[in-house]
Amino acid sequence: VTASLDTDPFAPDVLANPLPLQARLRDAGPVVYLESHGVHALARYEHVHAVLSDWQTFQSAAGVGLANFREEKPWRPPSLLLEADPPLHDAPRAVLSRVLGPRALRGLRQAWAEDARALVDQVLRDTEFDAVTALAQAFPLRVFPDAVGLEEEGRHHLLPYGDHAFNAFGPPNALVDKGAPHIAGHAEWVNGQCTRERLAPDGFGAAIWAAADRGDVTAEQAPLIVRSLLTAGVDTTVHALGALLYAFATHPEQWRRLRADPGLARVAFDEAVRWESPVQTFFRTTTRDVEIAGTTVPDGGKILTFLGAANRDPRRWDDPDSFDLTRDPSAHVGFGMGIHQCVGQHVARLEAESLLTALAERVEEIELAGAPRRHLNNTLRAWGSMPVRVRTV
Ligand code: HEM
Ligand SMILES: CC(C)Cc1ccc(C(=O)O)cc1
Repeated sequence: VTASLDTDPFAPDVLANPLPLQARLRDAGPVVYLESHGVHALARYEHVHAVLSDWQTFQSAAGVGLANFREEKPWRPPSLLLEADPPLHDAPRAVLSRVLGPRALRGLRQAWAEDARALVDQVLRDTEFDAVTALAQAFPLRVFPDAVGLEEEGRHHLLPYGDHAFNAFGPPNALVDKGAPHIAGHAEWVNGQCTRERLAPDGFGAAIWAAADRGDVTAEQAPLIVRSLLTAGVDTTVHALGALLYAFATHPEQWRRLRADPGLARVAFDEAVRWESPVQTFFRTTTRDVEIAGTTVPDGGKILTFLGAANRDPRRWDDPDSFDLTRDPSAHVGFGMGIHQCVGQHVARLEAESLLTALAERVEEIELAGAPRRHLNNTLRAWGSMPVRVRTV
């Protein structure tokens, strides 16, 4: 018999601290029926990994949120990557893999390192500041819109647009209601920025349009592929950087380790993504009646994968709740797994490495200077503010 729980994983108190529910889900069984939304939850690493690796049985084209696109209209035209299965998914994915790949980013490394140093020098004029606004938000918003080729005017639409998109993967609750009145204005700017004429000639956006000129994708697909960058590329890195700074502000011994070996910056980012999992959950939809570990999920059933729970599963990780730079976090599912695994992860890693290296050069110690405040979102684990105090060299 399948375990079941009546807890709503998208309730505010659970979003504020999901760890107890994650432990209950992992221990209740490999598959847990959630009565609150009529979906099946997977919280153990083994099964989350297996489901995300099997795109034929667990599809994305019916949406990766609670809404089932077979039954209801999406709030916006579906993504050609996130909400598409092969073969439709293949060409857009191949284009973004190249545009956002490690080779393409080599040209940005120097500029982002210098920009991170300039930001850190400016912020460190104070010994106390809000690490969320001054660093976690400020750095991505300084480098990413320029890398995409966006206009200066209107960039304030990016964070609220993404915040609503991530809320919209959850149930139609108060968080979705909060963003609904403003989303049309944000979407108008975002959609306008995806057209060829409003993109700078030398960014990720222009490279996507160049792929359309070559016939790798169609001209109709190009703006939607640019939209993917604007939806997925800002809030995720902002909150991942928030998680990284929170991890170090609460683990002074790990900060000392990083100072002693700045080469640990990249593994520190993946360990923070594992430990906090800025993207906590998303769904798949079954394409047939399928048995998972003894439970049969009917065709068209929604499967809720708990990435955050899988990334702290004691069946997979030693001492999972500890933030530890000596472990190898590379198998974490914080960027997903399989054919949809994050195509922007190299961009995210370069942003994190740039900022963290600049901080490690100048900050001797970092600690919380007051209680951090959570920013609640149906999908994202995020800090709204994080007062810190630093001692600099
Ligand atoms: C730390 C920051 C980030 C995290 C935690 C993150 C997380 C994820 C996850 C979990 C997925 C898989 C979704 C699924 O399987 O349904 C994904 C996919 C994706 N991400 Fe990221 N992401 C991050 C940064 C970025 C950035 C910076 C970009 C763009 C520059 C980006 C673009 C995308 C796109 C386009 C997809 C869809 C890929 C596909 O379906 O083939 N992400 N991301
Ligand atoms: C964790 C994922 C749900 C993040 C994400 C959001 C949106 C898109 C898109 O293609 O619009 C892609 C990836």
